[in-house]
Amino acid sequence: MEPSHKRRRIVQRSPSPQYKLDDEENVDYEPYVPVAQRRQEKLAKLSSWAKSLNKRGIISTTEDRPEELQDEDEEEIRRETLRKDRTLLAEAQEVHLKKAAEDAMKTEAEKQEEEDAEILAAVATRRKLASDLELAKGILYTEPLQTSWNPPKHIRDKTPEQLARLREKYHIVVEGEDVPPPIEFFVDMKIPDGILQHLKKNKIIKPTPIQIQGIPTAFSGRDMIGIAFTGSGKTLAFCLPAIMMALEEEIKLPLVRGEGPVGVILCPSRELATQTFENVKAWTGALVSTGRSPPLNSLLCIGGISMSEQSHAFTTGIHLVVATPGRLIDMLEKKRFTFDNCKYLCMDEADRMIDLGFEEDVRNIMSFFKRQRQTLLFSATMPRKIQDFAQQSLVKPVLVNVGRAGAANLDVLQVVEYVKQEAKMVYLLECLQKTPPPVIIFSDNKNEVDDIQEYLLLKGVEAVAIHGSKTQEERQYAIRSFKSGSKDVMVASGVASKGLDFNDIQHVIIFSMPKEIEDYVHQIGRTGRSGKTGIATTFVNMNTPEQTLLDLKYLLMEASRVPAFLEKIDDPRVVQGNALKGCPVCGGKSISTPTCASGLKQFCRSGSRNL
Ligand SMILES: Nc1ncnc2c1ncn2[C@@H]1O[C@H](COP(=O)(O)OP(=O)(O)OP(=O)(O)O)[C@@H](O)[C@H]1O
Repeated sequence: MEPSHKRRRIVQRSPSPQYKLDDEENVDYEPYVPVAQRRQEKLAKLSSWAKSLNKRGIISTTEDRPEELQDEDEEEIRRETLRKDRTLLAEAQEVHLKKAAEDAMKTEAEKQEEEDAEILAAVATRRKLASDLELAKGILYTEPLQTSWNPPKHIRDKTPEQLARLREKYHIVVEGEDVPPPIEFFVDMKIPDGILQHLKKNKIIKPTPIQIQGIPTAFSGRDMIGIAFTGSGKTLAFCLPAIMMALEEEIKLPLVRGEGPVGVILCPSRELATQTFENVKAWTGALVSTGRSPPLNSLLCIGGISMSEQSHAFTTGIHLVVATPGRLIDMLEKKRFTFDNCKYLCMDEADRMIDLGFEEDVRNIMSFFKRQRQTLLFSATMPRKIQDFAQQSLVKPVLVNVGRAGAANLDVLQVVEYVKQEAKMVYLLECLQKTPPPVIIFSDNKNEVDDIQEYLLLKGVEAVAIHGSKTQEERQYAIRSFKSGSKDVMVASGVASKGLDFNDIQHVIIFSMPKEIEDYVHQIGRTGRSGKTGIATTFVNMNTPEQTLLDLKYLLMEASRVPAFLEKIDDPRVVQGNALKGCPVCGGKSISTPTCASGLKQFCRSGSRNL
């Protein structure tokens, strides 16, 4: 019998335009940094610049601005021109300048209040995440996407009580209508043999909890929000369904040059996209190696690499694209490929993707879809406000939660130490002795990352560094040499290394505590992965904002290891009887019953949902 994938085409797909591979358009890209963060960095620069002008009594004009800021403005103008009117931008810049100067005069509390008010206003005015076409035409999908997958009979025959017991056994909490059953073994998930063998070779034998519930949910075509702690195998849970969908499409009707992709996986950084792409390549390769599956073609779509390097990917149809938002939008705008036949969209680290600043990019990407898609959002942390917003935008979504959203991985021993600013470097050397390599050191400040690397090199420690201002080659070299074990220490900024999966990291040192507790959870999550244990040492001192220390204290309480100096920090929001003052959503009840959905840290102890 003729293999099914060679069957002749009977249906026409709408063709994508011919791909252009001219190098002219393959400009180098700046690393993708979320809009919210760019805005914050810019405001910080503007504010210190405004302060210095104020001190010197100089009146601000655009020409006076530091070169660095002028460059940033040019970049911003370029981006904005693509989207909006120039005049609006000029006005916006004036407002930014004014706001920055005003901000410099405000107290922390005033700033926090304003930030929270902004969040509330933004949440209130949000539109659903849907393409403009869908919004304009009022298109509303009410039923999940249909797939041909269904669970084996012995799983379908399980009673609701049996399924509930299974979920309980693995600490899986689900929400949603007709939630597909959890499946305890890969073979029962009907995963093709080639992939099963490949997983086995890599010691992936039994699914993790997020895979037990997440894979059947995604295989069933359901929209999903998947929350599970760092290092718990989310990548397989969202790549496998994309591969299966692409395989199904290819078998039904082989893709030809100019067609595809069928599925897209969005990642917040180039490095994470590269890592996910490598996994996709390995799994699709394993599929083909059996000789029973057609080849599936995937494309990595990130800034910093020339598309001509991947010209081979354009010679046939493209089944899967793994991308960062900036480059993806660019490729779609240039019509290198289209989403005319795209049915699967997954966002890794989704909370960041649809965070306030990212929303516009995501909406922009959504607007390229021409048909109903299956949408999946995965992350280790998911503030409630983002969850609620995302849920509205999905079709009968299933929420799969393993452990509390935003909780730290308990396989990581968290140690928080008070280290004076000037003593940090010296203490770092001592701290490195705690475990054998490999070790990752985090700082969110690029200059500090460089300083730490320089210091360690001087002291004879084999260290590499990675942050957003390094070239793509430098970043790839750092990751390669650290992954291969030729370098012992990697000094990294949180943004550049989010979600990266390194082998057996023994120790994570957080040199400067990030402001957001979610970033802390992601950073310590580079160790203690796939069931192994690890240590995370965090330096704090009087420069660490009190709110951040409080968030840290509450997080450590879950792991029941709060150092004495953190115990002493009182929560100013707690008044008699464990109540919180003033939260507009929970009215202050969330300390004793941690269920506040506001996501407003000024009032409530965590922006994340507690289940
Ligand atoms: N079922 C499994 N059994 C054993 N190891 C697994 C299993 N699934 C995945 N792994 C391994 O666990 C490691 C972490 O997986 P992965 O990177 O997908 O975690 P993650 O949940 O995406 O983490 P993060 O939130 O930090 O991105 C990888 O090395 C992966 O190969």
